[in-house]
Amino acid sequence: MTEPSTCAISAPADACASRSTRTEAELRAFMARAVHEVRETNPLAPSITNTVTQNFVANAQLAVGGSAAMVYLPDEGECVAALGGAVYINLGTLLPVYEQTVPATARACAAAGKPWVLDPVGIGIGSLRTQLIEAVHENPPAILRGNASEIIAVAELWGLAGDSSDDASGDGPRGVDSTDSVDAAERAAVACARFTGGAVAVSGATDLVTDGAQVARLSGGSPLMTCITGSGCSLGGVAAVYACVADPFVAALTATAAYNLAGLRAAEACSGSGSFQVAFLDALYNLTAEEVAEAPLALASASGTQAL
Ligand SMILES: Nc1ncnc2c1ncn2[C@@H]1O[C@H](COP(=O)(O)OP(=O)(O)OP(=O)(O)O)[C@@H](O)[C@H]1O
Ligand SMILES: Cc1ncsc1CCO
Ligand SMILES: [Mg+2]
Repeated sequence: MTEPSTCAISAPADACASRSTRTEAELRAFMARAVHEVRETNPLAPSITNTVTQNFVANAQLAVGGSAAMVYLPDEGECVAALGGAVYINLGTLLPVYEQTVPATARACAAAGKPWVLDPVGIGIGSLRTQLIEAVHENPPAILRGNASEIIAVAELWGLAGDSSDDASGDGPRGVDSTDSVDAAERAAVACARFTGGAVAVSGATDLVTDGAQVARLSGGSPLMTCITGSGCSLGGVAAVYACVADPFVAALTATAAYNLAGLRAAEACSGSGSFQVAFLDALYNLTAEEVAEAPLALASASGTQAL
């Protein structure tokens, strides 16, 4: 990674030392660096994503300085795994061809050493989503991003839940929405992160991001984010953009912090959910690296979290 020339906060030399525990100040410095580096290098983070929010995902990726390309077919997924810095896979609306596309793309990412981000939207609806999440167990995502019920359901499918499902409502997601609190998903999130070796981001009123060793809680955002579709989907796409330049934990933290700030600002500037969506893209576009690095974030050790 190149040192961003205009960054006021200096980051430690080894930006990829993701497994070691880092201080809050170090993580914040890496977050600032990620925001700068994306704006300077315009990295490509291609997506296989749902037809409901595809346009919003691409616009959010562009707003933070990334580049977008949406594909559907197996050989396209393999091709963009080689071309892009990271790939985003969102299971929101499936087509039969995804039975081949999703495992082929995850395999290609693993072979190329590229990170990929999974949003298991709508897990539990039909059988193909379940089949695909089980299939990618062998080439897992660097970042797993979803709402609380989706993360709990993935931990269960991957056989990682232990007694973590004791905290869950037991209802699973309601369509694409959560029926569980973010806190109820903490043990599932830590277990998934320890299994993947990457990061897990759980969204909600207060977000939780973990790499299995540390757990960060990030506040901000707005309830209006639940009144538009795709705030979660686009958060995954933006996490993939940051994963092009930063390790999974830093990338997930950066995207989550940016969303919380942009959500707060957009809520102040809008007159309802329609103008909120436009104001949100404006706010994402105008965020500075220093603002993202100073976003509300509380860091704790995951050692007390009995994940397995
Ligand atoms: N009550 C809330 N207050 C503030 N921010 C919120 C609230 N609920 C969600 N958010 C924010 O909205 C974004 C999306 O989170 P959410 O949990 O709604 O995702 P999701 O259910 O996957 O969304 P979707 O599937 O519709 O894209 C995150 O940035 C999160 O911080
Ligand atoms: C509403 C909806 N349905 C399938 S995907 C999606 C976008 C939000 O997850
Ligand atoms: Mg979602």
